[in-house]
Amino acid sequence: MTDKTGEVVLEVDGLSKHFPVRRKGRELLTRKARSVHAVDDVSFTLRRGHVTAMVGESGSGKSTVARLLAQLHHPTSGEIRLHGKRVNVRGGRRFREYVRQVQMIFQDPFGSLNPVHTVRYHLTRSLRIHGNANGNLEEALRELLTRVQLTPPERYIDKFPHELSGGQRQRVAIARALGANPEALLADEPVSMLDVSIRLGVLNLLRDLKERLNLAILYITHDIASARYFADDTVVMYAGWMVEGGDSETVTQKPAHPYTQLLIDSAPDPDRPPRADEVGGEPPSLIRPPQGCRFNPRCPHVMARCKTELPPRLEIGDEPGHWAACWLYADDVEKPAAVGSAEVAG
Ligand SMILES: Nc1ncnc2c1ncn2[C@@H]1O[C@H](COP(=O)(O)OP(=O)(O)OP(=O)(O)O)[C@@H](O)[C@H]1O
Repeated sequence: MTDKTGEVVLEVDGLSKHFPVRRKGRELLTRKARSVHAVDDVSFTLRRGHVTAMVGESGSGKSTVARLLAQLHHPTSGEIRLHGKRVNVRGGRRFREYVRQVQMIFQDPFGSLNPVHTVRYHLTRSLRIHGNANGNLEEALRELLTRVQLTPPERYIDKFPHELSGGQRQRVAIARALGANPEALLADEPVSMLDVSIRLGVLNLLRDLKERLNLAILYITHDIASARYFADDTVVMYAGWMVEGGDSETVTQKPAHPYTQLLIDSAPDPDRPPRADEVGGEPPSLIRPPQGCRFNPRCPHVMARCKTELPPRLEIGDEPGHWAACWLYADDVEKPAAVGSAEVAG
């Protein structure tokens, strides 16, 4: 790794995205416009040589964050800075540089590769679009395939997507992203559509690329166990909000926010008995999200304040950088026993 490891590549600051809801029936007669609060006030950083996992259940806003970072959506508010510089003009030089440096890998490698084109076409196009095909093209193509461990390259270069397995297709999608010579990868559930037996291989490849190319990686997943294995830092999303963050070992082994505890408890583990304060219920409507903490209708530790005031990020215990947006960690609150014993076995 170079000495730039740890350098901030992307800063996300107070990012929100609200999608307008189409009015129907009687709503057409009113002026009131409603919207889905998909992402609200999300802030985090991506650093060189680091994987940051964003964990949360379906609908918590993870993909919307990735799409905002990939410039596929325009934010409602907040900003994204690449090396400290904001991108505000679409199509300008700075925007083109941003979309080269920040590459996205989608969940479905079948959908993201064009079935009528070969691996050669996909990779050549990426190299050309991003101005990286100036030297020996054949050599550059071989190098890309070797980087994603599709070797020998000549076995794969002229194949069509349907001639490859799911794992091989995802490796081609990763090679295509690398063709841009990026600094950051946004990996949105990159292994969830792959066979369980090959998931680890693809995650190990991403980790290897992080180390060899000093990439900043955002790893989006609903599987908190994989975050512990694969990511340096983890942030947890609930109903469009970030509720907890810190280094992955701490967040997964000593979860502080009641929602993170729920996520860990609901991951299948036959050896672990159910907790006494097991949480039920469903995520809230994002059109009319609950006041105060969005988790309050499901929280076993809910207090009056949680229903009216939004909790700020509060530091937890001795682990530097570990925080939870939860009133339980305010100085003036006596902690319930279940929160104090949040440490997870294993
Ligand atoms: N283009 C859109 N228009 C309207 N609502 C949207 C749009 N995209 C996402 N949403 C809504 O925003 C919320 C967050 O969706 P998002 O896909 O970001 O969640 P997610 O955590 O990635 O879920 P999943 O894991 O199922 O993809 C959901 O309620 C979703 O229905």
